[in-house]
Amino acid sequence: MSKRTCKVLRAGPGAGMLSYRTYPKHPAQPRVCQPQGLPAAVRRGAKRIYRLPVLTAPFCQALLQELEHFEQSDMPKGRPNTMNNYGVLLHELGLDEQLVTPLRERFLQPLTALLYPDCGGGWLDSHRAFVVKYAPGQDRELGCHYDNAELTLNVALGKAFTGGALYFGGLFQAPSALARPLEVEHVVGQGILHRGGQLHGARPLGTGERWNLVIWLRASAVRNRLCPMCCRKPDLVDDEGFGDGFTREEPPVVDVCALT
Ligand SMILES: O=C(O)CCC(=O)C(=O)O
Ligand SMILES: [Fe+2]
Repeated sequence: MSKRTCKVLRAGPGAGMLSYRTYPKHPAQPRVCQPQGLPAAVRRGAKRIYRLPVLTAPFCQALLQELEHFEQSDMPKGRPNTMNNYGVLLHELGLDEQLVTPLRERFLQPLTALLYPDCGGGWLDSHRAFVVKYAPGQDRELGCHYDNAELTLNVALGKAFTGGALYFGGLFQAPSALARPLEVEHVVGQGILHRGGQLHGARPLGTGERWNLVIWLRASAVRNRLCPMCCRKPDLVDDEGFGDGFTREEPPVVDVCALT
């Protein structure tokens, strides 16, 4: 099964680049999310945003060094997404298969299967992973948006900075989705897990530099039915790598016994 991109998201060069939609864009489409199999206290968190330890501080430092080497090199570089101008795509560093896939399969999926069974948490089969960078004279904040992902993990890597907190509203389809947003501070090595359809953004950076690893987690079983960005049945075109995480079942090849 090869990976595919929904045609409506491919309006420009660079497949997978049009992965953001800013709010508001789509008709209301309320959905009820009721995860089962977890203690009631965990289920009650209305916004269903979780903080979890992901990377050690020394690993974050080593990764930052590697990212800076890459940034300073003259290797060809793509933009992490259509809203962030600065950062690195992890597959360009060769870290997708070595780092992100095992992280998704072994560490995240057992958790997301319990926390978000209604959002494909048990069926993650691809991702788009990148690091976003905020610094004086570069990007400083990120507008409110939702992700081209069923679920998103956002891990703070450092460095030293002030400001830049994340804020979260409700699902983008909800009428009052941005009422009373929840502010979440960054802690190096810790990840924030949230639903991709949840409105969020980043407050302006005060001082210093902020680098965060963002993994858009995708479940083809969910998005093949309904594209999370255009909210329609996806109209697919072939793409490279994971594409935008859609798949198309190839018609089965049936062996027949030729008797004639
Ligand atoms: O600035 C951040 O850490 C948030 C990034 C984000 O929301 C995204 O890339 O989808
Ligand atoms: Fe995002």
